[in-house]
This record gives sequence, C-alpha cells and structure tokens, in this order.
Amino acid sequence: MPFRVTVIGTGYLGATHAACMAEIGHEVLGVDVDAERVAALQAGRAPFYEPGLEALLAKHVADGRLRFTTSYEEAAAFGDVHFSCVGTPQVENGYAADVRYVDAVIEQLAPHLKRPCLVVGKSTVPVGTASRLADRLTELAPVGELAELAWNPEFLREGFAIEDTLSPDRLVFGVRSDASRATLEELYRPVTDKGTPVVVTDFPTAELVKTSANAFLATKISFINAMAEVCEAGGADVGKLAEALSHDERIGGRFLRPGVGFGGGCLPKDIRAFMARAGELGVDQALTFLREVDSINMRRRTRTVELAREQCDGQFLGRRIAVLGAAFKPDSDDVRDSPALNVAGRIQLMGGDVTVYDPKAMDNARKSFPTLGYALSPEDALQGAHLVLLLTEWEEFRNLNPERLRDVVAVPRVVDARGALDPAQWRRAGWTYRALGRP
Ligand SMILES: NC(=O)c1ccc[n+]([C@@H]2O[C@H](COP(=O)([O-])OP(=O)(O)OC[C@H]3O[C@@H](n4cnc5c(N)ncnc54)[C@H](O)[C@@H]3O)[C@@H](O)[C@H]2O)c1
Ligand SMILES: O=c1ccn([C@@H]2O[C@H](COP(=O)(O)OP(=O)(O)O[C@H]3O[C@H](CO)[C@@H](O)[C@H](O)[C@H]3O)[C@@H](O)[C@H]2O)c(=O)[nH]1
Repeated sequence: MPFRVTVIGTGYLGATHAACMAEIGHEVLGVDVDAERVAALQAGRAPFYEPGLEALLAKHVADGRLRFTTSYEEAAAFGDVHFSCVGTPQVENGYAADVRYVDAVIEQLAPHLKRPCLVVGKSTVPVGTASRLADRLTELAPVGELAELAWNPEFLREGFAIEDTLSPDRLVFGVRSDASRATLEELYRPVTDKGTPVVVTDFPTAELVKTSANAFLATKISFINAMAEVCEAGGADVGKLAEALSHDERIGGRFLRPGVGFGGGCLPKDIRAFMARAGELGVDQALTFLREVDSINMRRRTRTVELAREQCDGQFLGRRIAVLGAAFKPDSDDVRDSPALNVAGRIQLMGGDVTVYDPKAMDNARKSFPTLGYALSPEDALQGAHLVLLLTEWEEFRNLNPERLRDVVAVPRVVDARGALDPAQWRRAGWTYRALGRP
C-alpha cells in the first residue's frame, strides 16, 4: 500500500531518500528550509552530484509522485510518515554533534500534527537523542501520543546512494510499539521483499548501530594506514600487504584501501561525536582508541604533504603543484572535510603554486578554498607542473596517459596518495612514481 511520506531535509541523505521512496511507490513531499534548493528539486534538478539521482528525481517529479515545499504546515497535513533527514554536523568549538537541526524539525513539525502519524529519525545522532525527541513530540503535537517516533538510521554511501537505499545491507528499526514496527515493515516492503534483513530494536540500540558502524569502518581504514606508516619505515609495500590480508575472509578486503585517509561529512565527525557522547555517559575510556583512529587519519594528510615536499627537493616555494581530485571520494562532489583540499591548502600555505582539477567538485571546492588555482582539465592542471599529486581516485585519473602527459609537465614526478595508478606503467613512461606506504 503506498504511503504519503514527507522527507524533511533534502541534502545528500534526504534528496536521495525522497527520490527512492517515490521509486518504491510512495507519494512523497520533500521539505527544506532552503527555498532555492526546494525550487531546484521541484524542477527535477539534484542540488549536488550523485550518480543516477537527477534522473530519478526528474522521473518522479514528472509522474507527480514527488513534490517539494518549504512549508511544515503542508507537510503535516500531507504525511502519514515523516522522515527527518537534517544534518548533525560537528559543533564549532568541540567534538560533539550539533543536534539543533533535528530538534528544530520536531519543534517546527509537531505543532501542526493533527492526525496520527509516525515521525522517523534517519540522521546520525548521539545515543539518547531519540528518547528526548519522542517526549518533545508528544508534548507539542495536538494529537499527543498518536504522533509516534521511530529511529531508522541510514547507511548509504555517497557515490552509491541510490543503490544503497534501494538495496541496503540491512534495515534497522528502533521502535517503541508494534504499530510503529508494522508501519515501517509495510513502508519498506518493496525493499525487504528483495531479501534485505531487518533488525528491530529499541531507540538507543538503533542509534548506536549507526555510530558503531562508522566507528568500525574508520578503524579499519586507520588500521591499514597505520600499517602503511610501518611499511614506510620498514621498506615494505602496504598495497601487497593489504592484498594478502584481504584473502583472509575473517578480515576481508573492503575498507582496507590505504592512502591519504578518510574524510567527508560522516566518518570524521561521527567518530568525534561518538567519543564526546561516551564522555558524557562516563565511559570515555571505552572509545579512547578512536582518538588514535583520528590521529592516524590526520597524520596521513601530514605525511602526504611531507612526501610531496620531499619530491619537490625540500621546498614548495617556486614549485607548481598539480592536484588531481578535490572531492572526499570519487563519484561525489562533496568536499566536506576533504583530505584532498586539506592537503592542497596546506601546500599552498607552505608556498606552493597549487592548481586543482576535479571532474565534479570544482564549484564546491572554489567555495571552500577560493584562493587555490583551478584548471578545466587534468592536462590544464598539469601544464608546467613540478609535481603531480593524486588525491582522489576518480576513474578519469586512473585512465590518464603518462606517455602523453610527460611532455606537458616541467618535471615528470607523481605522488599517488590513493595508490590508484599503475606504478610500472608510469615508471616505464619515465615518471618518478611515489605512493604512501610503498617503496
Ligand atoms: N551524507 C551521507 O551520505 C549520509 C549517510 C547516512 C547518514 N547521514 C546523516 O544524515 C544526516 C544528514 O546528512 P546530509 O549529509 O544529508 O546533510 P546536508 O547538510 O547535506 O543536508 C541537510 C539538509 O537539511 C536542511 N535543513 C536544515 N535545517 C532544516 C530544518 N529545520 N527543516 C528542514 N530542512 C532543514 C538543509 O537546508 C539541508 O538541505 C546527518 O545526520 C548525517 O550524519 C548522511
Ligand atoms: O578503504 C577505504 C575506504 C574509504 N576510504 C575513505 O573513507 C572516506 C569515506 O568513504 P565512504 O565510507 O565510502 O563514504 P561515505 O559516503 O562517507 O559513507 C560513510 O558514511 C556514511 C554516513 O554516515 C555511511 O552511511 C556509510 O555507510 C559510510 O560508509 C572517503 O574519504 C574514502 O576515500 C579510504 O580511505 N579507504
């Protein structure tokens, strides 16, 4: 049975969720406080780059299953189920999550709720948030307890957001009643019919599944990057080491790619918020290892800058550096806490003449780092460069032709901070090739 669904907050998570809810048959109203974003979405345009998203948005705006608004009153009148997908960034002066936007959703929506409905939190929040929001919802909604809350964290990866939403590894339903559980089961039926497992649990466990999943993923990346540090000191090859580890099924090869480390709008801020919350709960010792995970990750950025400087004969002044990649990962235009831009910015501060190229993230990069140089193509960025630095492993960069590019640069030297290029191919073409953690 199709539901009338609202999706509040139409960023990376919400815009995808709204389009996918329409795709599985529901009638969807997306809600955002950003009127420009709402207008773009209503015209079928994605406000950011995500493979396949724009086509899905356009399809369901055109068939009338998907609309957008800035009005909470309209949302409350429309929805049987309201998904809350607003941001939970890191606070400005600390590690904790800023939950003001998830609070604002309840404050703005609840007073308009005049009929029974389910409000479903999807944002990543500190454990204990859902209970607090549930109390506030009952207090503010004219229908009182007939407006229920559930917590249904989201595990999508940018670049694979649609696939991850329509065919997730699992669904987690944090609920307080059989009725909420039944609503979520019915709503997600087209997804679970394809075999997706569902874990039904309480609010705090649902919240913690999300933060612990991201903590585990960050730990796995920092583990291999710690091995890269040791490999560098011991003359070993972290690429081969990771390959060999990955054949052990207990370890597995996913999230074991060494390089400049993790960034983005999720892993860095989520492990910090997790530590902050553990501190508030008096169990900070349980998560002190995440401090090390964070430090290893940040040290990779520093090591990349050092390796680049070594390759520039010890100084950046008077050197042109071509930076390939600005997004925090390929197939995304997201530059939030991007290792690529962090490294590029640091090299510029140390005197380097830096030119950046990214296939999709140029606009966002320019907004965050307006003083860096930007090029219109990889060849353009490489003109007269003393060093090429690969920081985001876009397919376009893997396919570059080192033979042809040799004549474009001033000195054929490349630092591959994602281990994405074929060293033999680049060396054969006359380049000095260096990668993190590899001889
Ligand atoms: N980005 C991801 O891949 C991803 C994946 C899983 C979970 N999450 C979690 O989902 C949440 C959202 O992340 P995001 O990356 O989509 O954030 P985002 O910053 O891209 O989007 C947030 C959106 O909410 C809107 N908004 C802010 N206040 C609002 C309000 N009061 N009412 C309506 N709209 C409002 C903003 O205008 C913006 O469009 C976070 O908790 C994040 O940790 C993100
Ligand atoms: O082996 C690896 C895998 C990833 N990364 C880096 O880690 C970061 C995060 O990558 P990824 O996790 O693929 O992207 P996100 O879109 O940030 O997704 C994470 O964060 C989301 C928001 O919480 C969760 O929903 C996802 O499950 C979780 O993977 C990026 O900078 C990657 O370059 C590595 O360095 N090595």
